[in-house]
Amino acid sequence: MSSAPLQPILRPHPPSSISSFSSPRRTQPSPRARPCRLAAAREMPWPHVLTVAGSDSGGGAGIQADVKACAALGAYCSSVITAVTAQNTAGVQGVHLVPEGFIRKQLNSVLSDMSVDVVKTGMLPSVGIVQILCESLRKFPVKALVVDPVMVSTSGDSLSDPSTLTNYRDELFAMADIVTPNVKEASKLLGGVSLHTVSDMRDAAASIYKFGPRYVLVKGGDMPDSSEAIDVFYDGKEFIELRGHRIKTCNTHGTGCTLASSIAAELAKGSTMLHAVRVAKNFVESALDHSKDLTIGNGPQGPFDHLFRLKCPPYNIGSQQRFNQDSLFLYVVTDSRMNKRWGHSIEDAVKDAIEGGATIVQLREKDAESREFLKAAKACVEICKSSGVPLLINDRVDIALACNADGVHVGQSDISAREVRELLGPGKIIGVSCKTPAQAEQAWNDGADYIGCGGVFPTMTKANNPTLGFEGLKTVCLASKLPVVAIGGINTTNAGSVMELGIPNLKGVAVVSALFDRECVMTETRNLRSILTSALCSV
Ligand SMILES: Nc1ncnc2c1ncn2[C@@H]1O[C@H](COP(=O)(O)OP(=O)(O)OP(=O)(O)O)[C@@H](O)[C@H]1O
Ligand SMILES: Cc1ncc(CO)c(N)n1
Ligand SMILES: [Mg+2]
Repeated sequence: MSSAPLQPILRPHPPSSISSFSSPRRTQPSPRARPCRLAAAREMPWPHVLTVAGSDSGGGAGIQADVKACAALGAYCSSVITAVTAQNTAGVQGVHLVPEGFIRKQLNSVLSDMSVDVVKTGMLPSVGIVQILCESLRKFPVKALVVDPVMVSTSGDSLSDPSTLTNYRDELFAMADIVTPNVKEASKLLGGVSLHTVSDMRDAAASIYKFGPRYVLVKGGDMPDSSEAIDVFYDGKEFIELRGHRIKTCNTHGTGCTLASSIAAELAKGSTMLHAVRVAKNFVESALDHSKDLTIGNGPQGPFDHLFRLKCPPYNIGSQQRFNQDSLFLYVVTDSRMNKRWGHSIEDAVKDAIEGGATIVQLREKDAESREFLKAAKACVEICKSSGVPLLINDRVDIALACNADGVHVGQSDISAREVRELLGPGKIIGVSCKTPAQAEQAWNDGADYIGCGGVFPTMTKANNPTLGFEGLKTVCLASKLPVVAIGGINTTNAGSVMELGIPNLKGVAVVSALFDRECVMTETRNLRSILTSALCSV
């Protein structure tokens, strides 16, 4: 092992909304500067979470859950292991603490070398470990600290010494950006008060807030049976009840660890706290729903599939990342008639649109022969893959499967999103055109990833398409649990006004003729992209 002196590092952070909750003491640049062979490459803002937690031999909770959750949400995850548990779906059979000196060593190894954005804590089983962590955080400040005060496993086994309670409250909570107790942990932290209702959860959140964290999330996964899983978020002023579907499943082992590390991953990517919590909760809900019928182990509480991979048919493996809503920002839809009019091939049109800044491409070829369409689709898959831009196919699930596209977009008269999901598997992107709140609800229930809503303005591209206007768009967005892309008559003169509506789940605009019924697709796309970016900045 090398014993070279540790070099200090100075790391510029990417601009991010995270500063809205970071404290001055943690935003101070750490007094580190490092020599680096690949300085330019290392400046890339890879989101990085360090988890300080225990290992779960069953693989469902602890460090293992944290690493999988971060991987699923697109953050790098390093790990400092505080304890090794012998654990399975029946409970905890043993706990072996890692010596405190060695925990200090692990913390030093990671924090002195790597650019960690967010530290997430799980099992901190002794007073000494809490103190060592606090010392390390003072020495190596990070952008945010997420504390999941793990004390008891769902099986009822103790995962920390009761004497840590005071340290948690007095030392760690004061440094935390968010603490995420479940109801049992909240009760312990508050001297054993009983929590039975959402109103009790609010009171608990307010009391825990007084220990010093910037935000508190009291998790209601263990609350008595109801159709909803309700968590209470508190920022010191306002309580927000985060309500999700309660998934009927025994596979909930590790939900708490997953939620906290997902929050950490989103913060590392630059989210504000409330947004990070919402994304994390949605992620847990989808993963539980996807893993309802998984059987791993024989005990009462099983793990779930963070990466949505275990049930994938072979043709899906290795093909697709989970859907990133930001890709809806500039959604381009091809049209072969327009391409013909200007003498463009589909491939060239797609290439130019991507060059101009398109963030997702849909091939909508109404009159192409299937064989010709498949050939063009295969070429476009390669073009899109090399630029990291997802490629969707309109209507044609067969073409999407044959060319291994990233997904399919369907209309109200095409086969349903539920059937498309069955055919494509969980890893692909599915979009549905919706004009009403009821259609948006159906798309959500059918397992779609986003909806397209329009026509926002009158359009010649789609005959007999009723115009919804801004009011209709807002109504559908408000009702939709899915992200929305606006479509219909959108061009460089009106796209800004659509984004300036500032509707939170309206993620972008979809355009056809404004780009493809033009001589220079690249220039038009570039113009549109800069208009959208300015509009977004002005909201
Ligand atoms: N059956 C369920 N369906 C949907 N969401 C759930 C379900 N169970 C828990 N959740 C959600 O999972 C998140 C974690 O909460 P939970 O109360 O389960 O944490 P926890 O008890 O610390 O978990 P664990 O200790 O098992 O890791 C919360 O957002 C909660 O609402
Ligand atoms: C190691 C570990 N950390 C956290 C939890 C809580 O789910 C658990 N069961 N095991
Ligand atoms: Mg927990």
